Amino acid sequence: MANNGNSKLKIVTGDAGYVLEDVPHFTDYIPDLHTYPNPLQDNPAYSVVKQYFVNDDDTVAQKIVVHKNSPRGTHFRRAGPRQRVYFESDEVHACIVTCGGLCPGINTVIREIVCGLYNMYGVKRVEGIEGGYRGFYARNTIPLTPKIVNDIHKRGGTIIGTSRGGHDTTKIVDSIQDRGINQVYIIGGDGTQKGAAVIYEEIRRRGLQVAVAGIPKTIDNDIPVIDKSFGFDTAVEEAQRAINAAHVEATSSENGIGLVKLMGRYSGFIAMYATLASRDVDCCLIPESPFYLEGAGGLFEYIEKRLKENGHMVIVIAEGAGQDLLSESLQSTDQQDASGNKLLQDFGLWLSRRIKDHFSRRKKMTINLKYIDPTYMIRAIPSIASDNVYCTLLAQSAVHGAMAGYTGFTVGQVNGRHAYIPFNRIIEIQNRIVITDRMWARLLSSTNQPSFLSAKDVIEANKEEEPPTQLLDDTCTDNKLNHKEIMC
Ligand SMILES: Nc1ncnc2c1ncn2[C@@H]1O[C@H](COP(=O)(O)OP(=O)(O)OP(=O)(O)O)[C@@H](O)[C@H]1O
Ligand SMILES: O=P(O)(O)OC[C@H]1O[C@](O)(CO)[C@@H](O)[C@@H]1O
Ligand SMILES: [Mg+2]
Repeated sequence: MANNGNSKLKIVTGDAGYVLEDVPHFTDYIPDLHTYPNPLQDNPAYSVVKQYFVNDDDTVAQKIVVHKNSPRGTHFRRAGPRQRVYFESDEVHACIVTCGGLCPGINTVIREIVCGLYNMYGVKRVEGIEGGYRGFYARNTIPLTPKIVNDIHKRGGTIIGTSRGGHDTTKIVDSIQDRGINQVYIIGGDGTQKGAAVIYEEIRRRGLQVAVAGIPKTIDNDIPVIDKSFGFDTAVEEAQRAINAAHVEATSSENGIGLVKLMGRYSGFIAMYATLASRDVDCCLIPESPFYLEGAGGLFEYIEKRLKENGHMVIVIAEGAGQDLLSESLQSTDQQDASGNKLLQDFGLWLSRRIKDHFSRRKKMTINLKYIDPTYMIRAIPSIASDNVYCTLLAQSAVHGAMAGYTGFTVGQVNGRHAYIPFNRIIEIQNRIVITDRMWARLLSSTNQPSFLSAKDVIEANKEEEPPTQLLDDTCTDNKLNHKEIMC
């Protein structure tokens, strides 16, 4: 096997087209480090079965649908406990920071990092950085113990606070160095993981034995490579309540239309899955699939048809849908949040007005439209049971990785197995729905909505897209498509 020696990309190649996109390790830049037996070897829960420890050569395949002659393809290092670790328990000083928007399950991840460090590795010094990245240099830290975090998984939000903006790499790494912190757990979305990547680079430049581990958090499910993000199932579940309400309202009045806006800035996964789960939805609009309102094959024509057939309809939109239509008719504001993310205009409100205007004023048709915007309600709640288990595994994987000397990685589930993924793979693109994937076809056939696109448009719309990760089980797109950088 050959290592390409690049400090940013650690690519190892093997037989039959095997590629390991590896993560950095302390030994890449610090010579002669001591190692210690993993304390789990003396832990009754782990010590009896040797296989609980991950073999150093274990890797996880990114692509599992293969043909007889397919190359073995890209792999990631398998997550889990190693026989030897690079820290003595009493010398570990860990910190946890949460950045970006809320997501169900953040508190569970915090809890399980703290409990994992204490219970599996005997680590006693864990601190929370208050209020996101800027907390490293502008706020006090919060001591975290198993007792303090015991019940936090039952609450939404993050007990240590979060924020956007305020990423000052030098100040953050100075603070890490000054406080003697040697394990940094960073929970956040694509922006946060970009921030984590530069923190890792600076730590490495200074030659510090400080592990930087990212835990991907994104309600929008817009992080690539991983199967899905924690909290996603919870959000989809909660979205059902809004869709149900919209359906009840719509069916209870003449030509009732229930319009529900769900989160999803650039990726419409929540809207798509909530629609598929509900079966009461007649139309789902997402940022990835362009549509138009007027004329043959447009949304208004479809609404009219549906109202004539059923007397009511439910429309679900992702917040990032239709922004092109909005900017054609409203002045573009170009406002950004503190992290530089474009602030979107309220397409739901705009569409409600346009539908009312079209049917009431122009078509002289009675309609009763109710606009439901449960935006923050789907992300400010505690995670459901399955997400809690997922959060636990992510947190424990991060702890095992840091203790084993890995750094500069994000943990994630890839095809059902937990893996360490290099930051560059996580931050280079956003995960988006590919409308040539069979899952979008399932949605179209479940709602019966028009695709709003010709076959040629579909090919155009997707020719630069990365196939979505395994949330969509059987992608039929070509894995060699170009990556597309989507700027926030
Ligand atoms: N390119 C970048 N380099 C360094 N730091 C960044 C970068 N992009 C974003 N950050 C920092 O990461 C933090 C979170 O970013 P952001 O607000 O975009 O949320 P996010 O992590 O993408 O989560 P969400 O899923 O809510 O969008 C902020 O403190 C921001 O300053
Ligand atoms: O209002 P905030 O907290 O900036 O968050 C809103 C954004 O956060 C997200 O939920 C991503 O975390 C987007 O879907 C949404 O646009
Ligand atoms: Mg983001």
